[in-house]
Amino acid sequence: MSSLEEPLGLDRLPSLSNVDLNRFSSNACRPRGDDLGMGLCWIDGRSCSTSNSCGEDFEEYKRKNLWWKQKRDASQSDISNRRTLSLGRNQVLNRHTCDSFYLPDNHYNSCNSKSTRDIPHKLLRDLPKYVKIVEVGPRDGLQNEKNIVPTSIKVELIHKLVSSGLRVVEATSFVSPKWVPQLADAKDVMEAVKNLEAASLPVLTPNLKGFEAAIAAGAKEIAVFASASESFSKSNINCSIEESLARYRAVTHAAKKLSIPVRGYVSCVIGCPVEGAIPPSKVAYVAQELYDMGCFEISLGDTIGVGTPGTVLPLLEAVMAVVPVGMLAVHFHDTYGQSLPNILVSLQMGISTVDSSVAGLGGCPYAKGASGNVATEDVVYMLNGLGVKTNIDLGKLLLAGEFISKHLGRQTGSKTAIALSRKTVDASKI
Ligand SMILES: CC(C)(COP(=O)([O-])OP(=O)([O-])OC[C@H]1O[C@@H](n2cnc3c(N)ncnc32)[C@H](O)[C@@H]1OP(=O)([O-])[O-])[C@@H](O)C(=O)NCCC(=O)NCCSC(=O)C[C@@](C)(O)CC(=O)[O-]
Repeated sequence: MSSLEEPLGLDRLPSLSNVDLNRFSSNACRPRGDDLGMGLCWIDGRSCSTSNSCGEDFEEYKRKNLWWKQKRDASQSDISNRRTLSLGRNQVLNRHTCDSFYLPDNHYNSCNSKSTRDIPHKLLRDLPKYVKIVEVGPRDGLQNEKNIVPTSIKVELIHKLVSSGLRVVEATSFVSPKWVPQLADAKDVMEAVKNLEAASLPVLTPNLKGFEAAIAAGAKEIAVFASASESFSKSNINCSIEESLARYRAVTHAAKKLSIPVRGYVSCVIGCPVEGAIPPSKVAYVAQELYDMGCFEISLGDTIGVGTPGTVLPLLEAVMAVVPVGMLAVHFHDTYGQSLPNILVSLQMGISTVDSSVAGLGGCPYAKGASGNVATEDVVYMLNGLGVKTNIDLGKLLLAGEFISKHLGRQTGSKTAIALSRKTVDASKI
């Protein structure tokens, strides 16, 4: 059994006790000459303000989040404030999480727990009122499909997703067609959707060549994708982490000149198919580099879907120590069926942007065995149940999922879609 066939448990996490707070300075996890800074230190610990906990809808959310520069100063001082909080495995981790969830030893934390009557209140009180869903189906969902999906089907899928209310739909990638043949029609897809005003349609660009092609095709938002695993970086984009960051600095620099917002991905944030468990400090390092180069949002990708709430929690603590929580997104693949609990714990930590893929499509061509992203339908169903707004019409979303699943000739990967299609349960009565 490989190390990734069992969940990465708390016993394999770094101890949160006896944490040296001096290591929390912004340079604390900067690379050291001898190992690129990857692995010599753990960052455990602090969070910053949540931007999305006050009920704003997407427009308000966008206004507050997109032009990240304005937020940066305030967020930085919030980060600094939180540095002073004390930490320990059985202690409260920070103010935000203080009364929101159980700590690893299954005891209530001591902030304000009176009795078990308070549990739902405690667990759900700090959830954001609105969650932005970044639909990655047309890109992450389709990139791994062996049979080439016609451009017209991709375009229709994007239209259906946008008409369901999704305001961010990742449309395609401007990568080498030799590496990802499925997305060789990126230019044609963008030509066909570039006038869709209702949503942002970001595209992946691995280098300046991809960036220039994306802009020429009409892209108005892009994403760069680095990895926290050296091996995955090599197999995915054929360069080291540091080389990829240098490329992305060039891309973000060019994007800034054109006022093109850049999203940053970090892959393998929990585990890598080759290297096994990835320390949160490595992820925090790459996330901070992307943040420093100007990415407006950093999406943390559990590329092979091995995370559990037990590993997601320390990961978020580490990254939130260096990047404001309002600029973070989570991106879970559902290999072990852990995505929804992982998303829930992320929301409880203050995250309010979630990536997902309609019908649970997906998988990375360079991460064998990894299954698709969490299904957007399942995320929306859960968020509806929690009373968290998404402004997405679940019925229309289900139709989009049905459309692409029919085209691919396979059953949807969404449990919600399966349950509602069988009509065994009338969800509206729950
Ligand atoms: C990065 C490269 C291009 C390096 O690929 P390379 O082979 O090292 O590049 P190169 O610079 O040596 O060039 C080789 C050929 O590629 C061409 N080329 C070079 N760049 C481009 C470009 N942008 N678009 C089109 N063509 C390009 C270039 O022009 C040349 O063409 P040739 O002269 O041989 O005809 C390649 O490795 C690549 O395209 N990789 C992309 C792989 C990919 O898309 N993987 C899936 C992404 S999913 C992911 O990363 C995880 C994520 C984001 O979903 C989050 C998660 O799930 O965790």
